[in-house]
Amino acid sequence: MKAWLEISDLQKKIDDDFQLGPIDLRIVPGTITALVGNNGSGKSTLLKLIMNLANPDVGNIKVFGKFVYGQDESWKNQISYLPQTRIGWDAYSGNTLKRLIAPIYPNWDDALFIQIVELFNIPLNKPYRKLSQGIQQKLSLALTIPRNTPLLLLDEPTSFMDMPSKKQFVDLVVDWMDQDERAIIIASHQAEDIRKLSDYLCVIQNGKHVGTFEKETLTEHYMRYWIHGAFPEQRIPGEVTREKHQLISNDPAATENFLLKNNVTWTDRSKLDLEDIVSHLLNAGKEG
Ligand SMILES: Nc1ncnc2c1ncn2[C@@H]1O[C@H](COP(=O)(O)OP(=O)(O)OP(=O)(O)O)[C@@H](O)[C@H]1O
Repeated sequence: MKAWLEISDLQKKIDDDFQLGPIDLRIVPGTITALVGNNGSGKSTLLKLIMNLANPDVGNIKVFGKFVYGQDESWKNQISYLPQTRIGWDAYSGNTLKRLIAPIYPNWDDALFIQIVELFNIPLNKPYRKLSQGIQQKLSLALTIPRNTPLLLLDEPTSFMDMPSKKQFVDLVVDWMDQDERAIIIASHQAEDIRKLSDYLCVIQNGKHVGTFEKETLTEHYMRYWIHGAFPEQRIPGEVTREKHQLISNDPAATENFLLKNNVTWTDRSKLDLEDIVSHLLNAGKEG
């Protein structure tokens, strides 16, 4: 399938102590990709590079077939970006911001804007700076999602929201994805966003791209075993970690085959939560 966004060999050094990439990533229609990583791993930097708000040292980014740093900036009509902080919005009310933003986007959906405002009970007459951080995020979403661009980049959109609002956000995004051919990249630390929304996880550890994984494949492949008796001394195929009587494997078929051959039994086994899987991937990224 043709990719809407193609990132190849992307690298960016910041100061002397941070190196992002190399990153290769393809975003195809109909998918949600979660950028997952530790604080300072480079998720926001990657989104800024896609938006041509920072320059890479090496590598290429193409949005709808166009290099983002080229003369032709028409790709910007096809992509909406919700940054972590809004610069220049402080003095303006939601009403004013909407009047400024809506005309720029030919597919602006005013009914959706009103729906989000009512859903989150957002006051539209107060200056942005006077809103709480959670309400600022809600207004920012209300001014971003209705742009109805095919590609949507969200940088930590719900970090300050209360629990019920986070759930409403998930439903909102699911509905929005259902309505047309669209794709989202979302940088998030929220387990719920990642578990419920993502099709793919692009995992970054301190700037290093650990890998991009299909969520379903990850949840199918990680298994925890409670081993009966002693562990064999050698590494078990698929072994990720071992601790007391627990073994975590990312290749259950190979693990079970080995255990059976070596007369090692297990009393129980269970799939891992996505949060635990991400922790293991990030730990592996640290060591690798
Ligand atoms: N404006 C800036 N000036 C200098 N260094 C920066 C700037 N923005 C980011 N960095 C550095 O770039 C690296 C990656 O930061 P980035 O904000 O992309 O990480 P992140 O994964 O989005 O983090 P978080 O999860 O905490 O939001 C960090 O080492 C950070 O210190």
